[in-house]
Amino acid sequence: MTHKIIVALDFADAASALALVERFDPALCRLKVGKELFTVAGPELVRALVARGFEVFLDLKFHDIPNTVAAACRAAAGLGVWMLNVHASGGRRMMTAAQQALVDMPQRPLLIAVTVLTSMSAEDLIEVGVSDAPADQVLRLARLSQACKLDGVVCSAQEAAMLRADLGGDFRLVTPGIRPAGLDAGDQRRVMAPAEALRAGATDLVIGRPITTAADPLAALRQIQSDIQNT
Ligand SMILES: O=C(O)c1cc(=O)[nH]c(=O)n1[C@@H]1O[C@H](COP(=O)(O)O)[C@@H](O)[C@H]1O
Repeated sequence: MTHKIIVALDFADAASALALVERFDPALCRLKVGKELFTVAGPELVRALVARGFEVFLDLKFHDIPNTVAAACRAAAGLGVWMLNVHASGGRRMMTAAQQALVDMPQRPLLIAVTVLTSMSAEDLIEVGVSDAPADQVLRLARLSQACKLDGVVCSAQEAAMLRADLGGDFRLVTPGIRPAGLDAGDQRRVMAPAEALRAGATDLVIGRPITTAADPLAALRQIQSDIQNT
């Protein structure tokens, strides 16, 4: 079965995002709208993508006091998105408030929590006061997210096998920082190749620049999917 990659639409305006989406099919991939595109194009674009039949991951990484995050999650769910996220470092009360805000919704989106950003290295963590290794901090925050009844976490694929073993089978492991062999990691620090990430236990791959900046984004998406199937 073709793996439905989540394509990160990190574009500066709606027109550029839609020009790419025109060529994609909801049967082929899911779409992620993040901070840049949402800031410029807002809920209208999200609704337009949902109306075209795409499952949309609204990646706004909410991180605020529990009441504010709960209300933001309800607002996001009202757009008809498939999945949304918060920062696990917002803590137990914040994540529980978010989960509770969504629990009774008729078409409840999946709620996941970002553990440690894939752009962060051990050195970056030390600078913000976390002396544990990235994997240990990811495990701590993933356990807390599961205890708060979230559907899964965002982590790097480098932590996927550890989390799968610790947290069991039906917890979603959403992994950005995916780089096909030979491609530039850019600002990412904890990276892995697509097929390897799925073998390690990732359930969803988030891929941006390797697809969106390719000369032919659809061909790049199909190539990654065929590499996954043939590896
Ligand atoms: O929550 C995310 O999606 C996310 C979490 C994380 O830890 N790292 C991370 O890269 N992301 C997002 O995943 C996408 C990765 O894009 P590329 O590095 O271009 O493949 C970007 O849109 C990031 O905002």
